[in-house]
Amino acid sequence: MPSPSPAIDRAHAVSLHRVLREVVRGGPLGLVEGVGRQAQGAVVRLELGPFRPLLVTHPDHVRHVLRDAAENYVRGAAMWDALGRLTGRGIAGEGPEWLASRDVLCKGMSGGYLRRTGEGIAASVGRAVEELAGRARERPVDAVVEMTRLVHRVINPVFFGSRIGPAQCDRLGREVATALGSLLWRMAMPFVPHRVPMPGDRAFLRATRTLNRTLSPVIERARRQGGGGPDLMSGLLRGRGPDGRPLGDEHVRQDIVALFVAGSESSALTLTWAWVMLARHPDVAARVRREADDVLAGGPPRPGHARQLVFTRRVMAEVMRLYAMAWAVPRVARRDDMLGRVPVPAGTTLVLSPYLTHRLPEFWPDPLRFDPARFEKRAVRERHPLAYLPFGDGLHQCVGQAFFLMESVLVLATVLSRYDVRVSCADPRPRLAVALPPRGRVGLTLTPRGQGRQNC
Ligand code: HEM
Repeated sequence: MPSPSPAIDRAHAVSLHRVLREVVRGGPLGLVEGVGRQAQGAVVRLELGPFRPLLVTHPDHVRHVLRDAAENYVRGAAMWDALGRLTGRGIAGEGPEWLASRDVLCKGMSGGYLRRTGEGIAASVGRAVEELAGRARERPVDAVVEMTRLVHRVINPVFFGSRIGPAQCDRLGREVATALGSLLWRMAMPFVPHRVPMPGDRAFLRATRTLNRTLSPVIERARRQGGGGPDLMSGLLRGRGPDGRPLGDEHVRQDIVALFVAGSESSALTLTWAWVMLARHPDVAARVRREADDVLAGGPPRPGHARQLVFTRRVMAEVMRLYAMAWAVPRVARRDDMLGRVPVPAGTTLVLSPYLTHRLPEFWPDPLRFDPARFEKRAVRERHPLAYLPFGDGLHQCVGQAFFLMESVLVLATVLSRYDVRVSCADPRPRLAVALPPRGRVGLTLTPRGQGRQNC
């Protein structure tokens, strides 16, 4: 492994005073961006009272944490502890229980699976786009709401084998979002014991109760019916735990919730940002549309199209560079270690930030410029492999990556091949939450080609 350059070989400390000043000035995202800009890849120690996490952004350090010494850096940081109350200790955890889930889900989302079920996924995209167009024709609809609905239509057969209806899937998504949102305080103040009440606790309990009440009968029914089928719930019902026995209903339920947490909001928000970016770069949008016309040739989306939509894939890659939804990926060090020459004592929380890594000028010249050419083959080959990690890397790398890429390029191509799209955006900056939603409402209007006023 090449050793990190000397400039990043020492830790910068950021005081609580500065943290508060930057939050007041630019909000939480302003703080993250300001700290990242100043550190330029060096490790940063955030002095947050009793909590002193290290912010890790340089690709060499990222490689050390996620690949070379991955067994030393585990989930268990505050965010995971809080999240664990919602998503359990299966796929969102560590150790043998995690591995049992990961085996099932990796098989369930493998290239082979996508080839076998691709026709169904592409058909879901086609139907979801028509449903969207029906609603977005007369007046602008809220892009985040509509992209969430669209994502639910596509994941429902993949997660549940359509055992639940579209409305129920939307309801589940809403409850997951409520539960997740109400954990924010606990995530931000990990040192507060669970017995001390905090804002969000009640909403969290209500949402998890509803989730359990909705999912449990679906799982029980699926188990009684034999759990056949290529969907992820069936896969989990066929899965075996570390003791060789079938995964229990609670494990399956929490994994399904974890899939929603991991795959729903991130996908919907990334698609929303794609529309914002296309509207701001009409030349790029025109090229995506030309490619869609060539590849889809006026017909419905097919799974093979995803591979042929080469430029559209680059556009999505660039959207995910600038808007890396997993903006913070925390880990805890099990044993003492070194990051370059920075000591990492056992028990230290490390926060990796794909959002900041993707903005380091050393690897991304003029980092704020939107430029899909950054993902041409040669540019990718010449770049540090860990300079780009929207889906993480190493043992916990996203299992839904190939699925999302297929889904998202088919969505862009299907919409642009059929409709003129108009995007309005009150405030196009992201806001720091569990993911990165837009601050202002993003409006979306779709009219059949040639009949509307488009800006992408
Ligand atoms: C834009 C879309 C997505 C983004 C940006 C994203 C990002 C990520 C990242 C960064 C991780 C690594 C977390 C870590 O290292 O701790 C991850 C893990 C995961 N993702 Fe995704 N993801 C996306 C979509 C999806 C979808 C659609 C699914 C499901 C079909 C999914 C399922 C998962 C699962 C189950 C894990 C945990 C893997 C493990 O711990 O072994 N993701 N994702």
